Amino acid sequence: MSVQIKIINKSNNPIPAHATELSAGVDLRADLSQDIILKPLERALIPTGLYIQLPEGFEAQIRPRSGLAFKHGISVVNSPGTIDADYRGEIKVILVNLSNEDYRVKTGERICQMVVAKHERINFEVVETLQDTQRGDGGFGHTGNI
Ligand SMILES: O=c1ccn([C@H]2C[C@H](O)[C@@H](COP(=O)(O)OP(=O)(O)OP(=O)(O)O)O2)c(=O)[nH]1
Repeated sequence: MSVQIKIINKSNNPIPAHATELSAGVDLRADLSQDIILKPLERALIPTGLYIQLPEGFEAQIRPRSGLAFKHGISVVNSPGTIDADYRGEIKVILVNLSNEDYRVKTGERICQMVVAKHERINFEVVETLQDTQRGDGGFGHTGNI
């Protein structure tokens, strides 16, 4: 699908693109005028320089990159962040450092991935009872650990 994108870029980052033929997401890059140091457990709102216009019925999800998470403990606080189809502001990413060492976020670095997904719009219909199921209200581990 085609998505309109506006780029206001301090760092000359390329247009996001799928890395392989079947990648679900596109990596987004930090658009910074100077590097940011994230101390252990510190978080920061990182600009991307990207503005998108999604079609009605679609959202974009901001998710961590597994390599950064595994190697450096860098994650996205509100994962998956939601970009609404009516949002016209800059896409920003709330990164957190979950490691015990400082992490330097460099401009142009790939900090997260963005996946575009369809969603429904809900009208709640208020009822007195819900249909019975085998699970009922069992959850939170009620089927055991194994
Ligand atoms: O990781 C994120 C999450 C959200 N947004 C932008 C796009 C989204 O459409 C808007 C609002 O996001 P959300 O609904 O999560 O924020 P909120 O805290 O509920 O704020 P609001 O009251 O403005 O909706 O902020 C981002 O740029 N990055």
